[in-house]
Amino acid sequence: MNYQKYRPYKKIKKANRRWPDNEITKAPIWCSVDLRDGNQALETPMNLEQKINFFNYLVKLGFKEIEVGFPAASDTEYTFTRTLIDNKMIPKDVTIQVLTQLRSHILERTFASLEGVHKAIVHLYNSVSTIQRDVVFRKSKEEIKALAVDGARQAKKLAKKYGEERFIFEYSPESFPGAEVDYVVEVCNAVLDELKPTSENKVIINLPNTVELCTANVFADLVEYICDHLKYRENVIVSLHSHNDRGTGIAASELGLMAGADRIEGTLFGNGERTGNMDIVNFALNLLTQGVDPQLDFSNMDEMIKVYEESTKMSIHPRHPYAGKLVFTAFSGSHQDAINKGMTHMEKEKLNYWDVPYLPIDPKDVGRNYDAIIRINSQSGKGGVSYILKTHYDLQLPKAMQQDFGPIITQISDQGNKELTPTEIYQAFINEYVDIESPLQLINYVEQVDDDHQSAVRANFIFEGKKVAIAGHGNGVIDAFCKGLSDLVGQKIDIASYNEHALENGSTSKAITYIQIHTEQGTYSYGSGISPSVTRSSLQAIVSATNRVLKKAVVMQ
Ligand SMILES: CC(=O)SCCNC(=O)CCNC(=O)[C@H](O)C(C)(C)COP(=O)(O)OP(=O)(O)OC[C@H]1O[C@@H](n2cnc3c(N)ncnc32)[C@H](O)[C@@H]1OP(=O)(O)O
Ligand SMILES: CC(C)C(=O)C(=O)O
Repeated sequence: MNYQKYRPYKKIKKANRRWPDNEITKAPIWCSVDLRDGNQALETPMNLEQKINFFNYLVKLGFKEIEVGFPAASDTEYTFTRTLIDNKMIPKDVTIQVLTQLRSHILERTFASLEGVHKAIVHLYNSVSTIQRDVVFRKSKEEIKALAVDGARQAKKLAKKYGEERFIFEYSPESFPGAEVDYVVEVCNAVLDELKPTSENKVIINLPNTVELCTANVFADLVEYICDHLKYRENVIVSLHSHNDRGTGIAASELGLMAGADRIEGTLFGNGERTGNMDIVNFALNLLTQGVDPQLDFSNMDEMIKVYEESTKMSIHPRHPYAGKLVFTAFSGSHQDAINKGMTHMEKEKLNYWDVPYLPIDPKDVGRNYDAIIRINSQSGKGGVSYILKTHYDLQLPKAMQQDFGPIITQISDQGNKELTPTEIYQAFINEYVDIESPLQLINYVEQVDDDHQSAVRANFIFEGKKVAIAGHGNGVIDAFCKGLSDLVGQKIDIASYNEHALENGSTSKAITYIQIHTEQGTYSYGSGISPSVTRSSLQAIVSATNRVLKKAVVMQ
């Protein structure tokens, strides 16, 4: 690849940077630019109805500042702004924002669109980057500064005409990382001199990372430097507007906030020009995971995705942070094992904080459930398989049996080259272990307890098509049954482990028993039985385990 074609970003020399030690302890002022920057990047911009629906939804999510469009761009944009104002659709605590170039006719049309608004942010911008100064505007540094100052002056004049108290100004030195940082400061300060911010009427200086040119730490250096050199700093709200060209838009905004910014512009799921704007959902949920109130309600992720997809005609990637349909799912064995143990630990210890391996956030906090946390394919292990059996079917397999069953599932999935559903896993478990009736089928049994507390058991079977009976005597019903069975199959059968629990299934309660037998030939085998009677479930489990040994012996012959 022709890397010689590109030049490295020239970073500023900065001493004593403070931002690396700062922490984000509260949510910034958020501003959604979905209806402007997001909208201008769509193949088909939203129509009036879509914009109204999206606006109402942003209000519902808790946004207090919403850039609603570029009113001078088109009739739809102008009419939308007028519709919001004329129909009193803007809640008292919400401020709309509109973007405008610094050209007379565009400024005039922008203010006309805002007539009668109770409060609006008028967002002025012009590019200050060297390439745009030279190629797009063909103006010198002084001329570009004059363009910004003249535009601000005209905007101020128009604000007077439409009611000064109704307007807040925002100025963006667009593409500022592509300009000399001292020049950026110079232009911003000249605009501030013109707009004269006060404590009652602060001005927003928005620092747009219009195209990401550098790493997020270098961007943070720029933000800290500018914050340190802005005039009227106490009356200036420093805002960031990051794009995602290098894939680090969120990091740039986070570090920029640590470097002194107060406000963040972005869009839901990062829609916007090229690789998109900074994703506000992602940023806000990053805050949530640090115990910081994001001040936005993103608790219904699926509803948010629906509104987003309907409005933008785009879809959410399955791996999109916090939102994708696979982000809370583990297929791989060691992840499943850790999640399973973590979830059990949280429940058992009744922890009041979230601490589950591989899950930085509780899926329930964004309206998802635990159903898809663990999905099973050939990369999965016993932990995941037993999690599925436990959560979907209330089966609590003993550890050694999990070990026995895990490879069976891996083999089925691997051979079929597919994911297995909970039903398929359950069916595989039943087929492999539960109430196995071939070659031995238990018909019935009776138990008698002697005066010396010893049990005598008689049982009838069908074995290889014939009725057979057994009788055994021992220390309890299981011991007696095993003795009788040992005589029938011609080898000694002992119980190696025994587990049992109730199964709640609708109104009928049954017991499941998991038994591991040990034969005198050294074979270990698991079997299970399900029955309303605990004793019957145990005997069926022994028969199941024995049948598995007998079947394998037949196969091996
Ligand atoms: C980084 C961003 O996202 S900025 C926002 C971008 N969004 C949009 O552009 C969407 C809305 N825009 C539009 O609908 C149109 O561009 C309009 C209505 C604003 C202007 O349309 P037109 O005048 O027909 O065309 P166009 O945008 O190409 O105008 C470019 C001219 O404006 C100048 N210009 C560009 N930005 C600015 C600015 N912020 N302030 C003053 N002049 C500007 C250019 O230098 C160029 O001047 P020239 O004609 O002398 O060469
Ligand atoms: C107008 C500015 C804020 C912008 O959209 C950008 O620079 O990306």
